[in-house]
Amino acid sequence: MSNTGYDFGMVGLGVMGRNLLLNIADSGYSVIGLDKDTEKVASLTEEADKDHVKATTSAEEFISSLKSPRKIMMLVPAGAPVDSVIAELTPFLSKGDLLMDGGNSYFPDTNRRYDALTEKGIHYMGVGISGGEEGARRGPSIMPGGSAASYDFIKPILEAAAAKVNGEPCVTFIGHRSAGNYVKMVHNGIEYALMQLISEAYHLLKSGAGLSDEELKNVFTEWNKGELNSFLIEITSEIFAKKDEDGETLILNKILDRARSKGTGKWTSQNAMDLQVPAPTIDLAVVARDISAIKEEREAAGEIFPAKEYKLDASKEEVIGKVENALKFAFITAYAQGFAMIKKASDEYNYEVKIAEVAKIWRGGCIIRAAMLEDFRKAFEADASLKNIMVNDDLAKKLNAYQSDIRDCVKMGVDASIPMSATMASLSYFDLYRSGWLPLNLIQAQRDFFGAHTYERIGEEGVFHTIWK
Ligand SMILES: NC(=O)C1=CN([C@@H]2O[C@H](COP(=O)(O)OP(=O)(O)OC[C@H]3O[C@@H](n4cnc5c(N)ncnc54)[C@H](OP(=O)(O)O)[C@@H]3O)[C@@H](O)[C@H]2O)C=CC1
Ligand SMILES: O=C(CO)[C@H](O)[C@H](O)COP(=O)(O)O
Repeated sequence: MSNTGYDFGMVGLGVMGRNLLLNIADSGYSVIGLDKDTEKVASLTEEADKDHVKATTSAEEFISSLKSPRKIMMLVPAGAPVDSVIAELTPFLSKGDLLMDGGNSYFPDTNRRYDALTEKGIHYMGVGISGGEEGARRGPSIMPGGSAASYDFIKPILEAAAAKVNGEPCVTFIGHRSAGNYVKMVHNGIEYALMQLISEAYHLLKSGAGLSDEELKNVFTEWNKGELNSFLIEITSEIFAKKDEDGETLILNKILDRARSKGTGKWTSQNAMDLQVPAPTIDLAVVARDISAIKEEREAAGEIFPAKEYKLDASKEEVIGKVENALKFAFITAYAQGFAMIKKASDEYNYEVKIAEVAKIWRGGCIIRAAMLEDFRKAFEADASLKNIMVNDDLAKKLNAYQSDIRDCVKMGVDASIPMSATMASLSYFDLYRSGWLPLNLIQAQRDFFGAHTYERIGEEGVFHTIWK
């Protein structure tokens, strides 16, 4: 075992890898990066302090330059590139080395890789990282999963690199095997939901209430000073101020309304269905991106079904106040869906996630950081068995206070032909969840009618079947 060499190695020197490596180097660790791209290698070598930051295109040099046991992270695109890096490095790795995947890998892939490498005596971790380029450089939220022993081995480096809230690092051991990638996937599902909710608020304010770009900027800036304080509201206010090179047109108004995605939102929705945990706001956020992609079809349909002219029967100030409360309500429901998924997944997949810790490390560094995460942390801290944050006393008071405004916003959207799909889904989720009685007795009767699927009766033991005709 050698004590000389670099403390930490990064494979993939793109947006995330390069910045996280420099962040780790800032804390005094010696680091080495590996990338196939000679330009990326040259640019890192140029920028960094040569004494303790190095980059190479040679896997052999990379491996032999690291202190043993080695600590390596991959930040390459999810999917085949991760398997390819693992295949390339594994022959050179020794028992006790740690290999981490910091990308947005699909959690079943992480389980497969974890099992294969654990069998070889190599520690493997799926480490969710959020914060984008700036977060990676200055302090992201980090969600490591794998084994507690592996985490202890890398903890000082991850704690040094992570964002800090009240002096506490936004990193914790999330849970076993693929727990880190799972929680990051749900983080992204919530990210999709919040972004879609904000976009719908923008649509209602712009097309319904007629707010100018300047007014939109001011509204979002004000919102960010209150309960909605969050990274996504903050960047939205900045987007409403960013002019193109001509100094006149907002860049936003030049961007095509066709949203792309890399898959984490879809995986969240798919897994929610698998676990039978309702996540309709996330589902509708995915649906909205998918529908946005078929722009030509939308334009053709718009000719057949033109939106009717409609003037909202409320002042701008009134609409702004209602939309703000609708967003607060819908944000809570979006996080509620994500947390409910993590709780169920933790049981189902034996992750042993400490849910209050997840809320805690999402308070800083990540894309979904928001002031209200402290409320969620407190709710789970007070009661780790809490099934849904919506029924926590303090959050229930807020939902009760805002529910008439979200209903009004949905009505305004319906009247003005403005699609408020994720907002509606949030309200429906709430209404379904708070309904002690739902009309699904009728579905049971129909199932039994056409398929003899049987049904249960109120206050009676057993299952029943009726000859309906
Ligand atoms: N960008 C973001 O905001 C965030 C991204 N992520 C996740 O982090 C991961 C990395 O993303 P990001 O940094 O944006 O991606 P980039 O495409 O910017 O960087 C990936 C880098 O990996 C390199 N690479 C690919 N295959 C190999 C290989 N076999 N060996 C060595 N290097 C390789 C690429 O080189 P080359 O270009 O030459 O192929 C590139 O430099 C992804 O899983 C992403 O989803 C997570 C959080 C935020
Ligand atoms: O992980 C992230 C932030 O936390 C990425 O920015 C995310 O990959 C963006 O996803 P998509 O491209 O699907 O919108």
